[in-house]
Amino acid sequence: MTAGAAEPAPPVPVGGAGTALAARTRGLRKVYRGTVAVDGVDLDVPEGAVVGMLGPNGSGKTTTIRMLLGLVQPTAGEIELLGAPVPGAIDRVLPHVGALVESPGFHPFLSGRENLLRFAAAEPFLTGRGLSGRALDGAVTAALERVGLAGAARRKYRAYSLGMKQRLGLASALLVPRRLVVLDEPTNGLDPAGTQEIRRIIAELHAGGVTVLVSSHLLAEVEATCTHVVVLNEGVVVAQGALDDLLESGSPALLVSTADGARAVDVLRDRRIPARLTPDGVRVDLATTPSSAVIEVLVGAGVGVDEARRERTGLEEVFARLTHDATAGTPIDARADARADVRADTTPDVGDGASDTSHDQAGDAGGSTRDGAGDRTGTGAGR
Ligand SMILES: Nc1ncnc2c1ncn2[C@@H]1O[C@H](COP(=O)(O)OP(=O)(O)OP(=O)(O)O)[C@@H](O)[C@H]1O
Repeated sequence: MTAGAAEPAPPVPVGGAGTALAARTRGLRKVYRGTVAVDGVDLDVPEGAVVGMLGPNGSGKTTTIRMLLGLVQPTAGEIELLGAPVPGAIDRVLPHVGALVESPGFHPFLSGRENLLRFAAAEPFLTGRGLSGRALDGAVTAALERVGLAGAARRKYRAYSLGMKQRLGLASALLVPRRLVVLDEPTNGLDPAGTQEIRRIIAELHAGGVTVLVSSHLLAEVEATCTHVVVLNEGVVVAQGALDDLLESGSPALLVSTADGARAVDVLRDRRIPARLTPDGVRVDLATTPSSAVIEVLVGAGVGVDEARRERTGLEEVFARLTHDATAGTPIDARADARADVRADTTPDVGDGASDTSHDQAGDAGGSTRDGAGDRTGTGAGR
């Protein structure tokens, strides 16, 4: 597999220099005939970040992603992609956005290569430069190699496994250089090697300055690949921000390295600060005392402190806390007010459902195949 196209990134289409967010939503809401799928989502996807979108089944990840891409019409709210309003400027923005989403797009009786050639022929980045058929073929070959599908390129799409379909969708998303790549559960149907490849491709995109928004159920993958996370629960953002901040916010404990651990514990306990000796150092409970006060107490008592750092919690634990009890803890970018209102509004919005575009309805049909054929495709001008 190759490292991918070495083409320069396309020019900034919209929004101009200094746009700090590759995607931004405010008050984004979607109601499907009485079901509140997404409720007041304020999403910030920083440029150049790899943002993992997490949430239990039915928490609104796919609906949010589909609204970002202009595939589902929001009931309310604002969306900006690459600094431009969506859906208003969607035609200008989409060529710079690669996406892997559920949507029927590939022809079952054409091969993977032929399908990709159809997509390539509709990419303004390729056709706008007057590239020859041979050059289009080269772009397709590179994309197929990049996702590990070169060996099966001439097989009919209908004979592809779910994982191969997934790879072809990814190839179409990466046919040309993108500024933003949106991947909805890209490891769905992939074996462990395929999952590793997705990890590598995301790392490559990140190294190239591309912003990536990826939804996933695989917390270990998100922890390994993402710089930022957004956690959805019942259609509401319950945490959003840098991954490191989220992991540190998950545990109200300080780990203190000191040569005199036993004495440190005694000093802290004398001050009614819960502390215990562990193999990693002295673990101090910060539930009632800020870390600065802990250090002050220790230093004041003459205990030498070599290092003090917030204990990190695994993403799995943080995720469970945020999504099982959405009112517990203090998530970064806390939205306790919004969480309290989750599902409070069960009244369908005026025009709900009926206001959806035909594209939306097509997407809904695609959604029903989630566990079936798994037809997915990349976006770009080829849609
Ligand atoms: N086309 C639709 N018509 C009616 N309800 C829908 C439609 N699409 C999604 N929903 C509902 O909206 C809610 C959010 O669904 P969504 O698919 O966005 O969640 P998700 O977080 O992507 O779930 P999963 O992890 O299972 O993929 C769910 O209650 C779902 O049943």
